[in-house]
Amino acid sequence: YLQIAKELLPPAQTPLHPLVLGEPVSPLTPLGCGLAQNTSDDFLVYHSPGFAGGRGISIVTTPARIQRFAKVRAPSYANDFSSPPYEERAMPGKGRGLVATKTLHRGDRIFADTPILLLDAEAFGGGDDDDDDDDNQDDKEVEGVEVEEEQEDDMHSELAALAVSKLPPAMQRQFWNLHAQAGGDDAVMDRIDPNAFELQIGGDTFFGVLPEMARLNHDCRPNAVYSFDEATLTQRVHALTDIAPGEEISITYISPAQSRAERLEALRASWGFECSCSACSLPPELTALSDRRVAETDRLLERLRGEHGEHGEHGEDEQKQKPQVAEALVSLFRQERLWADAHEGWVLAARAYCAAGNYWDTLRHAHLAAEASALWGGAGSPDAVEMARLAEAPEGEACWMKAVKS
Ligand SMILES: C[S@@+](CC[C@H](N)C(=O)[O-])C[C@H]1O[C@@H](n2cnc3c(N)ncnc32)[C@H](O)[C@@H]1O
Repeated sequence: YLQIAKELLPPAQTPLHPLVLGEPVSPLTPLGCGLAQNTSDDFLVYHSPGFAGGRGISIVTTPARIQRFAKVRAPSYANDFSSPPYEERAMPGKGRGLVATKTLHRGDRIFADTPILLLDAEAFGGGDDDDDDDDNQDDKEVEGVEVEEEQEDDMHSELAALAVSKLPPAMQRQFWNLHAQAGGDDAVMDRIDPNAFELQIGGDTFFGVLPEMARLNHDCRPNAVYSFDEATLTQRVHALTDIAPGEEISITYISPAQSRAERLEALRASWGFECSCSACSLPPELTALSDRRVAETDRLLERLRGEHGEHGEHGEDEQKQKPQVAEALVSLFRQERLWADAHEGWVLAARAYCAAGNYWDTLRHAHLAAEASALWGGAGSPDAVEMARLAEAPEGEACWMKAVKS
């Protein structure tokens, strides 16, 4: 089934323009695609060596889904590595990592890059683990399904290998330099699995390889956060806290608002390492306090998110209490150094103060929420937009005095 086709477009792909390999392309040229590979299933490798000023990109997806990439343009500021504020170093116990070389302030942009590889999660998700362990399953049938799944995995891994081979040489070198998962027997997937970011594009999940930021190690209390802009295929990394020169820049690989045991288990299961970050290294009595605070943030979030809380389990004073509940939530996030999660605390606090008609507290929290939401989800995210508006003129918003009037 492996038969490399000529640089042809798949049928019914008229909005896309084939790119001739090696043709110089400006950063604003729409992404063109050449069909590199056909297989017995629906997944194809599309590649554009001229994408983003010659950085290139290979995408493994279906002919239907590739249509959404037809209008994608990488911004001209993307993939600028001319004066990075970090250097790569060996980090004891973690492989390589990135260390700040100058003071970074909260909000500073550290990366804005386009992926070099995008793999459709439908083919590479590894999901669909049918639970076949129960009663009298026909063993042969199960075996047959397993063999079929294995063959499919092999085929998809060959597609991934082909996608890599279609990248410009410099990007291929970056790919092969990535950290490889130990003990594997598939050189390509062993590099994709531990390094790919899960990205949402047009409502579907893709795994994206961004080799430069893939050097960022995990910390349960990270000092940087990433967000993906699907319109420009750009993933940005911003400082979440001030970062001193010499300090390692970190992101979180999991949802950090979990107990220590849950975090350790999630990291062990998916990345195979034992986290030794400051939060995971607390003595037991302080770990218990930290776990309790994290559990409390869950309870308070639930309480504050309730649309009709005034009739809920906390009685009719609920609306009046919301500002204090929100303040307690924000305080817990700060104490836990969960700066990315804190964005929702500030959003909920701003809304609660708005409903109570408290102008200055609305303003204070709306400003904090607008910035935090922009770092968390991008400046165009619904929370960031709502909070920027609220910070401008609280009295003009629908929430203003809502709790007082009702
Ligand atoms: C995306 S890579 C990060 C960069 C990697 N350290 C390298 O050398 O290229 C993910 C891998 O880095 C290692 N890693 C990341 N964070 C770590 C941590 N906090 N402790 C130990 N190992 C970590 C694990 O091997 C993990 O699978």
